Formats: sequence, C-alpha cells, structure tokens
Amino acid sequence: MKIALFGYGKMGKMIEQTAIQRNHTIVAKIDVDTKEIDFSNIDVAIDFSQPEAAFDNIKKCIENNVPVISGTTGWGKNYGKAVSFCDEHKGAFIYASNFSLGVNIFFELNEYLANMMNTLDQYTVSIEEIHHTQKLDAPSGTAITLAEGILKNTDYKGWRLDKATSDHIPIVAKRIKDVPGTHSINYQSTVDSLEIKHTAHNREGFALGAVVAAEWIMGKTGVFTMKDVLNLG
Ligand SMILES: NC(=O)C1=CN([C@@H]2O[C@H](COP(=O)(O)OP(=O)(O)OC[C@H]3O[C@@H](n4cnc5c(N)ncnc54)[C@H](O)[C@@H]3O)[C@@H](O)[C@H]2O)C=CC1
Ligand SMILES: O=C(O)C1=N[C@H](C(=O)O)C[C@H](O)C1
Repeated sequence: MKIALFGYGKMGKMIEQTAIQRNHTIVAKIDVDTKEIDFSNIDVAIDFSQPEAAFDNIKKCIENNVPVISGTTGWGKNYGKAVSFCDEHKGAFIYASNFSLGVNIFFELNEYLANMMNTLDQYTVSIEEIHHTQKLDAPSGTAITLAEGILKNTDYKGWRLDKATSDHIPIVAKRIKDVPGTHSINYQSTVDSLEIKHTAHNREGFALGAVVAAEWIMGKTGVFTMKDVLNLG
C-alpha cells in the first residue's frame, strides 16, 4: 500500500518502520509545515498528529477519497462530526484511542468487570493513566474509552479528571518522563482492592495496530472501530 503519514513525530516515525517491515511504501510525510498534498498517489492515510489538527486532516482525506486511520487523541468533541462527514462523503474512517492489541483486549475485560462489579455497592472505581511528559492531552484517550466502557455497564453519570464524586468516575493523569502509556482500573472497598492494568513497554504495539487497521480498511466504505478490525464481536 502507498501510505501517507499525517504527523511525523514519535508515532509517525514508529509507523514508518512498521509499514516498511510489512512491505508498504511511505509516499508522504505530512507535518505542520506541509503546504501541498498530492492525494492522487495515496492509498491510505494514517494520522497521528495533534488534537487541534486531527479533525481537519481527517476531513481532507475523506474529501479526497482517501481512507483514513486516526490515532490522534484529544479531539473527541468533533468525533460525531467526523462520522457524519464520512457518511455524507461515503468515505472510510477508523479512529481508535489506542491501536494496541493488548489494550483492545483490556477494553473488553474492563466492560466485563464493570458489569460484574455494578451489583457490588461496597466497591468504588477509579482510573489511573501514566504517560510521558510531552503528552498534550489529559486524560488520555484510552482512559476516556475505559471510563466510557464502565459508564455503559454501571450507574455512574460521567467521569471527572482528578476529582472524586459519588456519581462520577475519577481519572488521575500522571506525567512521568519516557512512559509510553500505562492504564489501570482500581475497585476499592474497605476490606480489599481489585485492579486490572495494561502497561505498554514501547510504541511498537500502537504502530502495528494502526498499520493492520490501514490494511484492513482498504476497499471498505464506512466508519469502523478496532473491534471490527480485530473481530472482537
Ligand atoms: N491511538 C493510539 O494508539 C495512540 C495515540 N497517540 C496519539 O497520537 C498523537 C501523536 O502522538 P506522538 O507521535 O507521540 O506526538 P508527537 O508530538 O511526537 O508528534 C505529533 C506530530 O504531529 C505534527 N503536527 C502538528 N500539527 C500537524 C498538522 N496540522 N498536520 C500534520 N502533523 C501535524 C507535529 O509537528 C508532530 O511532529 C497524540 O495525540 C497521541 O495522544 C499516541 C500513541 C498511540
Ligand atoms: O500520547 C501518547 O503517547 C499516547 N496516547 C494515547 C492515549 O491518549 O490514550 C494512547 C497511548 O496511551 C499513548
């Protein structure tokens, strides 16, 4: 496949390596200073840019009939508009807050556990995420997806960053040098605690998932998720 990278930072460079290993060609590296893009030579675009840039990048790809995979986080308020734009233009689009296989299994486990814990009043839930100090958004996109998975299966009303209230799930976001991404869900009672945790050791899993999603979306029309790509039901 001929791949265009939107965002040539830490993830863009990692995806380049993974894509080449899988016999793909990088035909464009689009970053903040790119003036013109030749969409005619692109099979699929992969966007790992910045919160303020992702929505425009996605729209440009869809308008130009290029399927687009986006892993950029922190632009969630525009996700609904991106879905409508893709439907109107009969485009192809996948967003995932986390492309790693391990985290996508973790998302399923989180929902299953939340559903079981919902009947047990003695436990309160909290989410913690730890990332490197260059991260622009907080909480992480993955932490938001985890909170949404708990909300779907419990009576909590929402989530709050760094604040505990009885009807909102607290999310604590920590920033520590060089941490690629750690997420944990903790259920606490007076007698015990129960925790599930995912730790990324490097960025390779995110990059592989994004390239696999790009391979999967070729020839398809619509808005999909990693659940579709990984056939998680
Ligand atoms: N969904 C997932 O699995 C993962 C998502 N991410 C997310 O991906 C995004 C990028 O992460 P990193 O590569 O670590 O950040 P980074 O800061 O290393 O790279 C971002 C790049 O985007 C560029 N950029 C800024 N405006 C742009 C524009 N208008 N068009 C194209 N490029 C533009 C920046 O100049 C920079 O080179 C973040 O939102 C991060 O949260 C990161 C890892 C995994
Ligand atoms: O910015 C990062 O690095 C990461 N961002 C994603 C997120 O916000 O969840 C995914 C991963 O944890 C790394």
